[in-house]
Amino acid sequence: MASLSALPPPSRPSTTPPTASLPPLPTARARKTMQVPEGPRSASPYQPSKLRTPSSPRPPSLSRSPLSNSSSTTNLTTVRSVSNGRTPSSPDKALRRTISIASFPQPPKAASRPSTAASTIPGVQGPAAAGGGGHAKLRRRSSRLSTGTVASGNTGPRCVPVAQPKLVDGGSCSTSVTTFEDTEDSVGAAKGGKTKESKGNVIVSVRVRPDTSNGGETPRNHGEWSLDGRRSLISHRGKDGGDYHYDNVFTPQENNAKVYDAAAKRLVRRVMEGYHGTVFAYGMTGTGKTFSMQGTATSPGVIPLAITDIFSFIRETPHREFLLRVSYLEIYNEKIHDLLSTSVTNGVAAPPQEEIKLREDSKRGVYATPLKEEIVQSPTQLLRVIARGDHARRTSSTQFNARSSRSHAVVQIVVESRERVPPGDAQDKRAAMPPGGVRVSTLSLIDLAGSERAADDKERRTEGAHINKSLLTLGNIISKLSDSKDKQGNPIDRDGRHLPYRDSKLTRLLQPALSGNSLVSILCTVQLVNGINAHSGETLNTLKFAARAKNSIVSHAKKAEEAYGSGGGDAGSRVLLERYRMEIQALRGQLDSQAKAQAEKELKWDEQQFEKEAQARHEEQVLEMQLARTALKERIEHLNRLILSSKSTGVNHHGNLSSAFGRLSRMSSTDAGTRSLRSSASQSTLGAGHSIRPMSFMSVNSSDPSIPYINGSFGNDEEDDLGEFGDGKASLQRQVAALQADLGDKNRYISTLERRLLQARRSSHSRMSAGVKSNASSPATIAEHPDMATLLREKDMEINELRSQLDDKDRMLAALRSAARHRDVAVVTAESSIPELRVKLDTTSSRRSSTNVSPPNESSEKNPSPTRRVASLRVSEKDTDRRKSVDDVSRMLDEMIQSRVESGHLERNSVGHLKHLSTDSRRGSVSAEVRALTPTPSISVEPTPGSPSKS
Ligand SMILES: Nc1ncnc2c1ncn2[C@@H]1O[C@H](COP(=O)(O)OP(=O)(O)OP(=O)(O)O)[C@@H](O)[C@H]1O
Repeated sequence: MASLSALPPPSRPSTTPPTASLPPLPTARARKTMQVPEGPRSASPYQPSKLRTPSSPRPPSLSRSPLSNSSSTTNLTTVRSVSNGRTPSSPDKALRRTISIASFPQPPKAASRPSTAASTIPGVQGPAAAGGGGHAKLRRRSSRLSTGTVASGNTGPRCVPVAQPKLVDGGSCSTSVTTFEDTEDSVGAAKGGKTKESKGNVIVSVRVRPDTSNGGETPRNHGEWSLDGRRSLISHRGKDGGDYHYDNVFTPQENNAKVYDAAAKRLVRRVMEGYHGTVFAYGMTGTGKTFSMQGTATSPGVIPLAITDIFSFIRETPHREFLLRVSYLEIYNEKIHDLLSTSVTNGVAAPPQEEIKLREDSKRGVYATPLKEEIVQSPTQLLRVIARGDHARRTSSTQFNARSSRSHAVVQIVVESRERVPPGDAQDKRAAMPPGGVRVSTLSLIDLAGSERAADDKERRTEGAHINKSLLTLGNIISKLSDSKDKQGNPIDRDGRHLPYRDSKLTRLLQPALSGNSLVSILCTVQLVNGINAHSGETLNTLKFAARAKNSIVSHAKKAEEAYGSGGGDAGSRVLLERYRMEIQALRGQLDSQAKAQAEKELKWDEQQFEKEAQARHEEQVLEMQLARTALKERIEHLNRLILSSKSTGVNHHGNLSSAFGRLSRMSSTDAGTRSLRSSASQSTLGAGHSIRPMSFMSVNSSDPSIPYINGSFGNDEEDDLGEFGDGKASLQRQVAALQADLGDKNRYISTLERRLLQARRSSHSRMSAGVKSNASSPATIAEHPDMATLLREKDMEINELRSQLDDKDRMLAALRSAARHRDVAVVTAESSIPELRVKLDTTSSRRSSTNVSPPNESSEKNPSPTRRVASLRVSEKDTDRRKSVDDVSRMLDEMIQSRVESGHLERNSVGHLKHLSTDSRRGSVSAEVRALTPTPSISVEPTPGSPSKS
């Protein structure tokens, strides 16, 4: 294999097909422009003066001659204009008419071929030649002559057949005859007076490239060569001279569009209809094969024009759907390389990853594998893919071509098509399956490497040897081709031998085309140079090859069968259109089921969300109920406690009052009439909606028989409550304990309320966020929930009130403690002064008994005994202590109330009652409480003798 690094970089423009935008379909005007560099037609010696211009009307006599190619091209030129949308009226119709099968360059009728004798005279364009009658005779004759010659396989000078028709079955004429199985066309052809055989499946054309040796000017004559493009005739007057007739002979003045129209256009169309087709360029190096196949940016060749037509056909065929895939390979030194898989860096192709092998199966025939195939959807995309392959193709400088193709390059475009379901017919588009199967056809566009003489360079020599060998094999096979097949259906030569397709990769790959399964168009390129030189021999060889191909290749091309399902038909599982359709169906099904599943999921999710919300609401409600229950329980407990507290502190089990203010009560109860008693300022504050009210405010009527009043005390328990010293210390302690318990209750209740508030806030927050999530445009706010807002406000107020009550309690507690302390001090002081008092009393009594003796009763009445006096003194001392204690408490309470009044919490009205500044109805109870606490005239405290009474 050649060293790739040694290959020169691309230098010629023709090797780079247009990749930018799709070349527009050539029009008549455009073609004229493109012909300018090729010189005027009239200037050519090979252009007979009577050749009509493309615009001139064609003589009817010429309409069926081989020269009808040019008229066909003219028509096609018009078609391109139409397809470009320049003809407003029924373009489709016009297009279909003009590019119908009749417009395809027809092979010369056997009867219309000019006589060899006439055409061998160079430059002579006699009536016989023009008329075609003589030509027909020649063809017949030649065919007869050629039969033995071709069979001999001799490619030497003796084998100089003109384009001979081949005799088949009893002498009927068969050139590269057509056996199209196209009834439409057959009918059309019959109408046009053409026989079925007149339609060629094999087109052989020869293109003469301009001679650039004399400064680019086309010489007026080619010496021993004469050229008649109109009659598709090349004549050589040399030793091995003769006339060579082909389906088309393109003069140097004819451009690529003309070549395409005449040699390939119809074939491409037939491929789109379902036939296999092969176009290949054959010729000596540097004669214009690549130029013809690829063209240039200004003059696109067969490949880009075919691509244009492929997509035009797709556009014009709305009742079918198409899928195109393309592959590009080269045969270099008898090895196959995938040009689409080869990456090129800095002009150097990377070494091939995997060797491509040729395989054969009954359905696909011969094919290369593994070969990359790219699916293309537009002409531009297809051109780009091919340009990429061109870039990877091996080229090198040779003696005759600065950038010679050193490999055979094969572009394969696989066309899959099937009937499209009319949109209206399908009830359910997804379920609708097109009526027919998929038809798969292949268009092979082959640019062969040029045959050449031995080169000096070793590498070129190796390449040349491979190239020449494969071309020789191709020539041999073509020369041996016959219509015969063995029992297995394999083609055999006329001697019954198998054809040596396997002798080269090229012939193996071309086997389906050469053995009659494909439409074939062979474009042979030559360069006519004056004088006997190397070119002449090569040119003659090329012309002979073309002549043999014309005579030998018999095509029975049939429309490819339609494949049904992914496993049947021609390409079997390779039918992508079918596979894709099935895949699309499967994916649609998946999509549907997924959409369903998604919808179900969403529904479930919604339900779950709803359930969750309901659950949350339920939990909230349960919590609220629990809180309410707790609050109620606490209230009940509290009430119970208060009742117990009243029993223990104010009322004994006999119903007597005792407790914290028992002392006060006792002192009050010493007076007749109704006395107001103040117990602890316990209040029931349970529940948000519960009004604060004094719970332990009682009026105790001392005359109530149910309250036994004995010796100024409340019942027997009183003494117990008064403690060890009967001084009320224990009672105060119990009061303190009760207040502390009350305080604890309150604290618990506050914490419960706070907890509840917190939960309420949390739940409202979560509801808000849920509202925001579900409806971002109108987020829920607390303001939108007046109940919640009101509840929150109430809770806040309640908490504030409870706090203020707590403050009050604290103060009361402090006052009571302080009172207890004072009382203790007073008791201690009183007790310490009693012995002195006793001494005093004793002294006085002894003094009295010695100086003044009175009658016993009276004296005992008027002057009680010292013991009695001491006893009464003790009682009065006790009373004094108690009064002092009560005074202390009253004083403390006064101070407390005063401080609250000063701090603005309370207001004293005209009658001396106090009330909270708040007008809230619930504060009324507080006001009442305060009133109860205030030493007003309603609370009559027995003034201590000698001390000012409190008001
Ligand atoms: N009909 C033509 N009109 C103008 N220039 C042409 C024509 N044919 C060929 N040429 C020019 O001749 C040169 C060689 O042509 P090309 O490379 O196509 O030859 P080839 O047959 O492909 O050679 P090889 O077999 O070595 O690859 C190119 O520069 C090309 O532009």
